[in-house]
Amino acid sequence: MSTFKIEGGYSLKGDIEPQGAKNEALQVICAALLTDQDVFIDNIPEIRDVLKLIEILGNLGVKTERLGVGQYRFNASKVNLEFLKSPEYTQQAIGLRGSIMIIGPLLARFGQGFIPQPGGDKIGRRRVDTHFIGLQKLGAEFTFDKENQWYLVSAQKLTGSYMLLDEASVTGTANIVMAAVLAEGITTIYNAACEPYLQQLCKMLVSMGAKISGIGSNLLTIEGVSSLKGCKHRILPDMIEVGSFIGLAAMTASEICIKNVGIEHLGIIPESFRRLGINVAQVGDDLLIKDTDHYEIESYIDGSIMTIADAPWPGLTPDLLSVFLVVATQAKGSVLIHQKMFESRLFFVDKLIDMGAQIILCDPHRATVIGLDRKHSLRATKMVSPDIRAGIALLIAAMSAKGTSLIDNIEQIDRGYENIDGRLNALGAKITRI
Ligand SMILES: CC(=O)N[C@H]1[C@@H](OP(=O)(O)OP(=O)(O)OC[C@H]2O[C@@H](n3ccc(=O)[nH]c3=O)[C@H](O)[C@@H]2O)O[C@H](CO)[C@@H](O)[C@@H]1O
Ligand SMILES: C=C(OP(=O)(O)O)C(=O)O
Repeated sequence: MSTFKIEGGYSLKGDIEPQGAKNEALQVICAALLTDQDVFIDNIPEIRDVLKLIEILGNLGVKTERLGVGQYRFNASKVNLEFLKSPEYTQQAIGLRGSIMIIGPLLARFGQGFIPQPGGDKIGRRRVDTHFIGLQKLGAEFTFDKENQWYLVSAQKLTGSYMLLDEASVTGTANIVMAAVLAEGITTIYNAACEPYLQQLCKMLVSMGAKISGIGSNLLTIEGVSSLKGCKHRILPDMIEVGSFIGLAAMTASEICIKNVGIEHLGIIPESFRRLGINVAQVGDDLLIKDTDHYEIESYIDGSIMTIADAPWPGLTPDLLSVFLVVATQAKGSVLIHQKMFESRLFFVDKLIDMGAQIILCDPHRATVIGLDRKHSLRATKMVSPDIRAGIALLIAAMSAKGTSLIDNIEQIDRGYENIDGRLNALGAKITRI
């Protein structure tokens, strides 16, 4: 277990570029399993979760070649399904959430798929029913091996069908789409998730020869084809990293230019930070965060306290609420942070309270933050990163705090943020990996 030692209280200055999007990378890498031809993917973030997935594909027999920084070639002309039965596979697959998205492609191309209970952040219940109900609608047989916690699907043939998903699951929609592109006939998925991650996956599949309409909406229509060809695909900038950097700039009273953010794919994120009073200026495809000495949270028009809540896209992503929460601690004014999707993602506020932040955890889903308006800094402390996004929020808190803080279990941060210490130190942060 590694630790970050953070000397806080320094403002940062300069330019920073977001990495490629983690959650898109996990989808599009799995899509390489859908063809026996070469798939070239560029702007892959070389972070723990993504590297683990690439390793799983490699062990399945997919030829994976690193052509340059973030550039990979995948060729799944030979896939060794026997690997799925090995203890090594179980060990690797439970290490991350994204591994579940190999199921759809394997089922579509080889008629079977197995996955152990996938891992990922421990941020509440993370059911996978939507995935398997959708695959069953396409004609797959589904078994859950309770004793070993294995999910198994198989099918002689997949047939398109209409389905109304019980929830707009991000990885669930990706899995169903990847199975449906090779099913016979037409599949209609209503209440589909439509995050940029999924839009990108669908665009990539179309470039491979799939027939998908409704991309970007919650109603996808897929006309199955008999095979897919290779393609070249570039991953979008990571919108969660962009949001994390906006929050970091505000909290540390810094002026930062976030370069090449892919503004048209950020949805409501910049505007949500503006509602916290942060000056987020658009300059071409860059975001300039400035005048951060003071920021004041808006109230609703009727004067009542604002709520920042997550919602399926195009609502605000749940993956940024921890950052919104920490940023609010130094704002002027109050805000209710409502994490609707996950019930165990707000417990890290205890640490912020220890550091001097004014927060009331109302229940597992809601926390009220009363901003300090920089009347005093947070106090440095020792903490543990419980999950990837709480981890970055605690890092931001530590960077703004007076004194030296320690964050243990930073592997959680490394799961999603590439060389975060090196990149922030280049802007003037004082973070040491020990
Ligand atoms: C690898 C990956 O891509 N992980 C992301 C993916 O996880 P993942 O695909 O696992 O998350 P899901 O979209 O399936 O669901 C997330 C949570 O929200 C709940 N839910 C979901 C949809 C809905 O309409 N109503 C609802 O309540 C689910 O019950 C679950 O508790 O999407 C999540 C939601 O954006 C993100 O936090 C994760 O970072
Ligand atoms: C929750 C997240 O990741 P995962 O779904 O991989 O656990 C996240 O990226 O914030």
